[in-house]
Amino acid sequence: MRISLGSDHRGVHIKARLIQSLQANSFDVIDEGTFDEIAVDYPDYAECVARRVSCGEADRGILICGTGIGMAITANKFSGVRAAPCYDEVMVEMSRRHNDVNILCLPGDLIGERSVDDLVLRWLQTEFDGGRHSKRLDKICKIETKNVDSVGPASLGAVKPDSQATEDHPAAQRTTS
Ligand SMILES: O=C(CO)[C@H](O)[C@H](O)[C@H](O)COP(=O)(O)O
Repeated sequence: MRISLGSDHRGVHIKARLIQSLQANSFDVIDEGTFDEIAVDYPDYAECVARRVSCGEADRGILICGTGIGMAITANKFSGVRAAPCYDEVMVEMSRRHNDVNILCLPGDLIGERSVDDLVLRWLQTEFDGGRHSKRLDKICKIETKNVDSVGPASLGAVKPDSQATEDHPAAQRTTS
């Protein structure tokens, strides 16, 4: 698996450590920078990583800044990218199982260097559940396509719930009137 990594100045040490750990686990790694503690702008690095994932040059991306938020906002501008800030085991696992997140955004200011290796390995090793979640990701894709050329009224996105209770999701009981 090929992984593109980027960080701003707040994530540079965690990135360096993570790259070593990923290489030790035989992952193919692309380091997009930054490479020192001189202050930079996170969108520049989010763009590099998101482009790689969006065009298929990398299978996954990892972005690290202070909170992970700015990286996720930027990366999600790119087609096919599903980026999310995650800071613990549950977030990391669910981001894969339910959302098929392909760019993990880590908060360098909030997590210790040691736990990062475990979080990332867990994220890389957790599969997407598929099933009912695939339909939801398809809806995200449609929104992405619909929004390319149009900024329109809210009615464009009017909610038309179509899910019914199924074996796949028995809890989703809906009554239609
Ligand atoms: O997520 C971020 C932006 O949403 C990050 O936390 C950045 O690392 C942070 O904004 C950088 O701030 P700085 O004061 O320039 O170091």
